[in-house]
Amino acid sequence: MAGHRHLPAPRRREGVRRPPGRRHRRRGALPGLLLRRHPGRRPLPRVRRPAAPPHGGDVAAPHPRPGPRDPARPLPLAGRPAGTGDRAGVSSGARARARVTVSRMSDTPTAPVILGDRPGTFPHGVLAERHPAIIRQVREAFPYGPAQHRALDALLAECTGGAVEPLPAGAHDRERWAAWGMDSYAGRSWYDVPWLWSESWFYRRLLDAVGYFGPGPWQGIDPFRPSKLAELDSPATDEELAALDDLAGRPADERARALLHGSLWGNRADLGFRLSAEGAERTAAVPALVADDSERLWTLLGASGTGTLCLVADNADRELVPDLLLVAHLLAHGRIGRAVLHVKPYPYYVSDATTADVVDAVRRLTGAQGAAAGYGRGLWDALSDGRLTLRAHPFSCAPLPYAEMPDDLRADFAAATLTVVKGDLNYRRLVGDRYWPPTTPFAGVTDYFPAPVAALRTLKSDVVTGLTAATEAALDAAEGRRWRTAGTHALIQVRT
Ligand SMILES: O=P(O)(O)OC[C@@]1(O)O[C@H](CO)[C@@H](O)[C@@H]1O
Repeated sequence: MAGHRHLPAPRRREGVRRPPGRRHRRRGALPGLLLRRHPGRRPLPRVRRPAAPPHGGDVAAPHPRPGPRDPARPLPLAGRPAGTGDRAGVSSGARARARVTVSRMSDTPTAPVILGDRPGTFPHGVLAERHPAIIRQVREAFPYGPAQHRALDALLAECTGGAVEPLPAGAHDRERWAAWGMDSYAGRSWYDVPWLWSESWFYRRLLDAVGYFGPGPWQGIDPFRPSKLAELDSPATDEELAALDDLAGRPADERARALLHGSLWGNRADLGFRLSAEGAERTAAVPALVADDSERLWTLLGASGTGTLCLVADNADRELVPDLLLVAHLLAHGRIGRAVLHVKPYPYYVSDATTADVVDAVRRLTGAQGAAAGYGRGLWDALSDGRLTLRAHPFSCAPLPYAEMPDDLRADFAAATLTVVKGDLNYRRLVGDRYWPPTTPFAGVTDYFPAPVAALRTLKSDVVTGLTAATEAALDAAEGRRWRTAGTHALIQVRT
């Protein structure tokens, strides 16, 4: 884990590197997956940007270590039952894990945990506006009965104005959520607990309200499936898949780089994000990479053909499809011997990928015309012969940072040549959901991770690390705080 302290040098002029642009795509050099249907989005209309420094004070000011009242640390650990093991998706050695996290990160000063308690901040807007909008969307997606409507009403009241109510004694995952901090947060306002926690709690409770966990006729019915399918079946997806034909004649390395960027920018296709950004498809902000360690990533994915790639997936559909294309390419061209795709065990953050979404995506590819079908067949074969495996670990939906991952998941990542962590939420969990000064070294905040790790993410929340001072200054000067949350910028960061 040495040698990862280097961060990218300031970019030309304003310090921001631009991704491959339209000129190349018109020549057919890059797939439409990259940018064609992912124009910039304007700021979320109903989520106001913080005019003042967010919760926890000025991120540019000295950032104290969390004290006893830091809401993210003592509470989730306190009350975690001894011996709650990997079965529950929590570490069997919570105390040991905490020790490791603190000692390995001891040279990285910490920063305030993000809460949703300040009106006018992005997290507050998600709790107060995005979650009610999601409830409305889910209500309209299915002809639910009176029981579900009543439960959704109750959830709406609770998540906007009420307190955290613990799961009932009979809930199948009560023990797990207790270990994840539920009992400690019970009775507190949703706005006063870590934002990462209250968001995950929202999706757990939403699924409960629509009967997803059953028993009953709605058991296992994904409330987000209609919007996911619409996205997968959209003409935009057709167009993106057709662009693979243009790529077919290019050298393998060039294709690999194009597919990496397709996977990166595919992260803009986040249905929850779009719920708050209506009309954003029509705007044309210029996307840009704020950090780019891709050369280091390619060094890790050498030509031995024996390595294992763990890919921690984020959204389904127009993000998952390019993720799968990248995996298919790496397997087919001997850059890796195996891939493990981590998906969510249940619907989450509107469009996060589950096993069912992987099946839909692979079938979409095998049923497509041209080069896309070849990728689909390659994936199907890889799933069949075990070169590509799926993992739906409970911790993938945990309201905690990856620093608190359980031992079996840690072992998975430790065995990988490289773990690629996709998307904004996974980034928040990877580095810790805190108001880090953007120049905080990425290597420092990911030092606990048991093997090389890469983040591919468009910026959709306040959390960011690993930027140069010049890049941060250039972005602030050009856009204020907008660049942090608008989804118009992206990063590729690697810690070896
Ligand atoms: O993880 P993803 O799909 O890239 O983004 C998730 C997201 O839309 O949800 C959070 C707010 O609810 C933010 O972190 C981010 O904007």
